[in-house]
Amino acid sequence: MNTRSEELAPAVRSILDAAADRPGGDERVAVDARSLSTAFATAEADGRVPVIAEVKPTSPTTDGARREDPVDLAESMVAGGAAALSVLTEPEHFGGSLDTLDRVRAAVDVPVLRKDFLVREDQLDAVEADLVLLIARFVGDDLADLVAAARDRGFQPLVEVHTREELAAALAAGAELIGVNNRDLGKLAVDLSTFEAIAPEVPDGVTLIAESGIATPADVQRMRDAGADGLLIGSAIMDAEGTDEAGTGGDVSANTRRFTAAETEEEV
Ligand SMILES: O=P(O)(O)OC[C@@H](O)[C@@H](O)c1c[nH]c2ccccc12
Repeated sequence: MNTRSEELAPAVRSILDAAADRPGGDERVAVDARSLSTAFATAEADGRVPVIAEVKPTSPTTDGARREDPVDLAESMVAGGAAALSVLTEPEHFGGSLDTLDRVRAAVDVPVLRKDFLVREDQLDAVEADLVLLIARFVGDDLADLVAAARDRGFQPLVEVHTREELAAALAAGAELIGVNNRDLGKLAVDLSTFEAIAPEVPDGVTLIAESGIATPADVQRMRDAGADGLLIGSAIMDAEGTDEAGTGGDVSANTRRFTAAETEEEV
């Protein structure tokens, strides 16, 4: 791996150490995946911005945690027009679980992305999902093998990049779905110009997703103008701000609608 510890925020180092130890599945999964590109096309046809809404109960950059049933949150996101969902399965730093992903996927009919820090092939077998995230920075030279291993099981691999070098590695690995993470996992700082700098290098034919730091409808417009086919939005939808002691926060359905309707309505 090309992850020297001094380059990473301590929270990320701790996430990676935990990820390396996490067991995989005993049996190889075979997934009948719901297509992300079909879901995006359906959203576009109905005038919705294609948004992957993320069920992220907490994170190293979030204050507090939402304690509602993630299935309720997921259903609210779909009601708010989300084309697809992302579900954190990382247990120690993001409040995720494999069981949550299973239950969410059973409750909705949109594609569901497994969001985790997978570093080995057997970890793909821990749970079924329509898409799996592979983070170029963390899998290094194993990227092409993991992309192939994910496809062999029926998953659509989404390869996350943050630099031009990682984009080149993703393309060399045959990635067809690429996410540009605006958050630098070294410093955990967000900068939307990351997507703008990398997007022009991405060939047509790749489905390109802007990830992280999208907080307003103007940010949606900015990422769409720069070439985003879809957007991955977590914190601004989960919005734990104002969350009470029971962990009940803002209206997730309305929060989602604010982004999916960003190109058709004035902000409310
Ligand atoms: O909450 P935000 O800023 O809208 O970001 C969502 C998503 O992009 C972010 O959670 C994320 C991007 N890549 C990741 C890898 C692992 C865990 C989480 C992530």
